[in-house]
Amino acid sequence: MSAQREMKEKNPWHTPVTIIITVIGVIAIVALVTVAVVQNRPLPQKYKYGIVLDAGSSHTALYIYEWPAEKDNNTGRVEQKHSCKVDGPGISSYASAPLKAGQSLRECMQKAEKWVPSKRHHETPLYLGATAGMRLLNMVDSVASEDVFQAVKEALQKFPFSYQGARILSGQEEGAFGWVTVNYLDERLKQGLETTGALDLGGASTQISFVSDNYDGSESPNNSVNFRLYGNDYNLYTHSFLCYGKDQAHRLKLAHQTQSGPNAVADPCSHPGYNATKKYSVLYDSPCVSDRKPQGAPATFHHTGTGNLQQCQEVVRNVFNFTDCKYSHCSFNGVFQPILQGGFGAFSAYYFVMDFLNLTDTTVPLEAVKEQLKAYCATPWDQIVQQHPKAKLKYLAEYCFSGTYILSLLTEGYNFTSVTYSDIKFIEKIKGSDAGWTLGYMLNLTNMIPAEAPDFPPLPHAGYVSIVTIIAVLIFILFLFSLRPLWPRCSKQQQIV
Ligand SMILES: Nc1ccn([C@@H]2O[C@H](COP(=O)(O)OP(=O)(O)O)[C@@H](O)[C@H]2O)c(=O)n1
Ligand SMILES: [Ca+2]
Repeated sequence: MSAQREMKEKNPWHTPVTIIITVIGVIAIVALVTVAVVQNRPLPQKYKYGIVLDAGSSHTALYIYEWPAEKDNNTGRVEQKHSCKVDGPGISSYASAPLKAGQSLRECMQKAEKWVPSKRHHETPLYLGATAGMRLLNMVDSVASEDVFQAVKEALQKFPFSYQGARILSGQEEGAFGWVTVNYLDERLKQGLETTGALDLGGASTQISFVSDNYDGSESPNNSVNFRLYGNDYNLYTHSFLCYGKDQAHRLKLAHQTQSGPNAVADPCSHPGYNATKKYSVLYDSPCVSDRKPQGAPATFHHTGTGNLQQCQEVVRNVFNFTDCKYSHCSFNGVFQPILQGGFGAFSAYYFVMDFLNLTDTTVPLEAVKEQLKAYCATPWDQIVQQHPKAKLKYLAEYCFSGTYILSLLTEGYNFTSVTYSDIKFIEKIKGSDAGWTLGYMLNLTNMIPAEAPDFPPLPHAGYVSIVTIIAVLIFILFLFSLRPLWPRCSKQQQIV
């Protein structure tokens, strides 16, 4: 007992010096690890926002995007957080009452004020981009187009966001930014994967954009857009067909049909039993068709339906010109198009129409799709109205045409075949964000897609903290070893026991 007590008393680890050193060592390790953890802890998640208004020909929609505040330059994912559909028609429809164009945006803008946290308001960029509706208005009446923009600008500047301007996008921009959106959301750009083409069908124009290996941009430089994104170069083919959105294409078709007999149109693209009286002044009130108005046409014409897909396809074919092509390959109207390559995402009206018709599944053979559409077109109008009591008659009357037009545009216009038809996917959203040009437009204007691949931290946070801890413990053990001069006494005493 006494020997044990003596040993305990003489144990060098129990001397005040070693106890103090040990305590200091432990405190140092705790301090080191705490500093490492606190210094490198991810900040509480804060977000930044951006707002884009898509002023389309048929309507305006507002999109709010959100991304983590500390990562806006490279790794943070930008996502659509909210969207708001503006009531009423597109801003180009307010040519004779421009102030109403501004007023129409108010409701969605007030919602945006609530959705974006108020302390972020002043730094949230706000963009408005107008597409084919304003392109057409600008062509026929540039003063009216300016007045609409002035009214829209004044209305938007009343809100506390950072207003960045309202302008008409070129068709090239519209096509290219749609492609950026689709490939950004699919994370194909960041990972350097093969990209997906983008097919956008609007009311007044339609866009096709894709990367093709055998296209270097030299054959038709106007259709070429070059991007360097995340360290990869992309040579994108893009084309926008003005007047080939589904609403203007419908006018082109009707205008063509009224050429032969101006009093009545028996339309194979309308359902049997459909019957309406339409005004010539309304039909020809667009630069897409205004030069075709028949001389001495009456004020109105009777529009009736016969519901025959095959004849509808023939009428629809007439809106395309396949005769002149001065390039190696063309789509239609003498426009160059390289050979199709890869998958395609088809969005906006492509999706809305095909979804309504239950035809979004492209694994269904094209012939079967046509059979289904044939049956739909042949369905009597009163039955169609009965089956869709809530749908607007104006839209309901056009789905047979729209479906036929989409198939014709894809197969005869762009040269998709019954084999490559399944390369197309009809999509509305990707991971919760709408497919469309708005996200790509904002990513571009805020420089949110870097040209070079971002530098990632070599270790994730948890790995970093673990390594710091292990090294600290090792240093401490080494330190204890450095106190070895004290050890032999201890071991000798243990041997004595
Ligand atoms: N729920 C919806 C929304 C839009 N749409 C159609 O989708 C098209 C959208 O075109 P848009 O207003 O973006 O026109 P652009 O300026 O892009 O040519 C219009 O033809 C609308 O009628 C639809 O069919 N169903
Ligand atoms: Ca559009």
